[in-house]
Amino acid sequence: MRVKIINNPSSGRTTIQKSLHAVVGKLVLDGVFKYIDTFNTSKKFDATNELLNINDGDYDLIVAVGGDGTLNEVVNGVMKSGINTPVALIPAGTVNDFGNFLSIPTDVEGLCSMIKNGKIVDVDIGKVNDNYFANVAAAGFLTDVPFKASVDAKTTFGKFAYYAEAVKELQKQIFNSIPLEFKYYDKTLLCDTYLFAVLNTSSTGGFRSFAPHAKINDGMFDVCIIKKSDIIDAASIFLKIIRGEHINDENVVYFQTDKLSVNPIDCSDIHIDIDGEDGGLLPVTFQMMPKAMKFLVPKHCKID
Ligand SMILES: Nc1ncnc2c1ncn2[C@@H]1O[C@H](COP(=O)(O)OP(=O)(O)OP(=O)(O)O)[C@@H](O)[C@H]1O
Repeated sequence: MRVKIINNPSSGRTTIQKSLHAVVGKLVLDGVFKYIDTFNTSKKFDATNELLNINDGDYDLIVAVGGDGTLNEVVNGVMKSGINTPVALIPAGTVNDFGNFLSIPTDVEGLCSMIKNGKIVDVDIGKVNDNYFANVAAAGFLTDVPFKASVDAKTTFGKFAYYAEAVKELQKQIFNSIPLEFKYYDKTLLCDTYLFAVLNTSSTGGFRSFAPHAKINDGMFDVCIIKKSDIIDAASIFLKIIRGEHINDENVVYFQTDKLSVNPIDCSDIHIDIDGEDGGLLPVTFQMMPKAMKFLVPKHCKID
């Protein structure tokens, strides 16, 4: 197997990166990896730019080592270069929503077994304006925490860096809502919005049931809008999110669509978070790209 490894040496607490040589060494000794080309990222967009130079047939597998942000860059590289090469994710990030959703192991044995005996599945990829995402795009209450927490803080404190940033932002954002227009098919919704998320998997920010009906290969986004409500109702919604019960709440709108546009009404400078990174400002247009990429996942992963 000819392999391109894209490694973000700074993602997460850098623990998995330290075992990367063990994974690669074992796969070389087992005769699985015959040719390896490793690229270490040093800044934003490095992973995407590196993949823009490769063609179909250059490699049998792209291995992405990093968190959701690194995966996002790899997804953009693959989609923009138009290649069909499968991607294996080694989840080395702080939260790893996408890796958790695909049941990707984080230990040496599990990763070697996935690469040797795993299966390749076709997964949907979201398009947002001219870029792509694997997992989630979101805006509103605390959705900027992932990209406000510094790389150094995440490396040192892991998930606690996010909690610390969330506590800092909480007081500033607690009563903030954004008037937004959501358009899909022939429907228009006007919502005073605490937050909205457009998901390809069920998981965001470590909440595994944020979009409990999401499937990664159904050609649909799951959209969850949390509307402005009084503080007691809002707190109860956030508690329900932990159990995936928020979608039946009267202040939550939940639907599936393959196209969506989100426009701010009388407000500006609303940033959107895309796979944990700053994705620029609203307005945005979403388009689902059904089964647009191939991923290598463990045999036991419940996706076919
Ligand atoms: N060598 C590097 N040093 C610092 N930042 C880097 C480096 N290489 C890439 N980056 C940037 O790191 C960010 C992505 O980090 P990534 O998402 O992989 O890890 P994380 O933020 O710890 O994990 P998660 O997204 O799961 O919370 C991107 O903005 C990327 O461009």
